[in-house]
Amino acid sequence: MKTLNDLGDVRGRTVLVRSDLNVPLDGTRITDDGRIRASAPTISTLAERGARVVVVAHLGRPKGAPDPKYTLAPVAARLSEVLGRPVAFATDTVGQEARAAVEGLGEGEVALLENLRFNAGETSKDDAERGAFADALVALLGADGAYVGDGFGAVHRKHASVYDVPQRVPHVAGGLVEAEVEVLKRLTTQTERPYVVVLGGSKVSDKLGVIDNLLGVMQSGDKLLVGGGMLFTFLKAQGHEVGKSLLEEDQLETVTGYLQRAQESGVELVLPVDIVAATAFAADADPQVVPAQAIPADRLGLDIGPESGALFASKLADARTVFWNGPMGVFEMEPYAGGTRAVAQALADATSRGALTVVGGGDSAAAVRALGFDESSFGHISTGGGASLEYLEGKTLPGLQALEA
Ligand SMILES: Nc1ncnc2c1ncn2[C@@H]1O[C@H](COP(=O)(O)OP(=O)(O)O)[C@@H](O)[C@H]1O
Ligand SMILES: O=C(OP(=O)(O)O)[C@H](O)COP(=O)(O)O
Repeated sequence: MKTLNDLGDVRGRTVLVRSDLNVPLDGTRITDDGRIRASAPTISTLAERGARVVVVAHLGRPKGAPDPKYTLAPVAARLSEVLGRPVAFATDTVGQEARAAVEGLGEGEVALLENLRFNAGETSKDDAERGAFADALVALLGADGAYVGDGFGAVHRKHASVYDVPQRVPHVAGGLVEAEVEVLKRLTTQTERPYVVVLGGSKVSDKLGVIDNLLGVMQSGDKLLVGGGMLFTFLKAQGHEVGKSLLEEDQLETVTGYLQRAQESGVELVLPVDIVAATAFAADADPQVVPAQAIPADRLGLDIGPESGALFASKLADARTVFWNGPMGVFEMEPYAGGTRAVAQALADATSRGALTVVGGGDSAAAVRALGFDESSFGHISTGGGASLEYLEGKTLPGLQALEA
């Protein structure tokens, strides 16, 4: 993979930087700016070298049309503070506003364009539709334009800005992608055992799919701890009542297969034994600890319980390599933060024993910081959850493939 220095002299050239600025928001307030801080060095380097820097990124999952809830405007303001230089914000992505913002850039100046996913072409499964949107992005750059792929958290997406644009212009990997890949390479090629993977979060359908391949690359004696939103599909597959918890009804058979495959391959698949269940998705909805096998029909599980936290910690006690993606519960609300805190503490303990620990994912990284853990408590905090997982699965990641070509 070529990197920033391979771009040569960028002074006066328009460089499109694909960053992952998908930060958690409370209304318009950014609750964790980790991805902005992680993206800043590449943008600064290019600006210092005199490039005209055009940053593109997504926020949330809007449906291919503008949605004020997902505007990148607050991100532009924070990016400017982090960079310590002005950031011109364009209120569209490839329209008149974007063209004007790019034309207005002098050497060493930075613009951020509006959310890529306000355009249906960005995420389209149709090659031609995605290609047309990629062409529109490339048209912003002029003849000597270049592309820097630095949005590690999105490299697993076959999206126009990730996969199609680099096929059309000179392209290199940014410093963040370079650094992330280096750590994950170490995790996969020099895996000291015991090796434990902890999965949680809310992107349940994405992550259930991951388990399939993960079981293929994990070895006998490795452990897979399952918390977060996906655990209920496992409990249900085992025949337990899960009340109103998150459930992928159509994945029950698949998950039954995972349980069986884990058993056959000797990978220990560990599920929670107790759950913090509430009457509604709210902090004050009477949270109670209930057995994992008996979640009341009128309640939903919002965290793993204290016994499960201790169980997971015990499974991590002798780990030499740990990868964790996805909070154990709805950590944003204190009554449901205990499971995530317990796992974070177990990883921190493993780090101090000399294990290689990696936390991946926008929300997982935000969670450990929100719960007061120092970044040095972990070997590496990755900006990508799904991206890291797919890398660990041994999959070809479209965004890396395009950068390597
Ligand atoms: N039991 C649960 N029910 C609903 N949401 C959950 C549950 N457990 C965790 N979550 C939510 O998962 C979200 C993070 O999931 P995800 O985006 O998959 O993680 P990451 O960004 O680290 O990859 C958090 O906002 C958290 O509130
Ligand atoms: O937040 C992200 O991924 P993650 O939650 O797996 O870390 C990335 O920005 C990708 O977003 P997406 O999962 O909506 O494509």
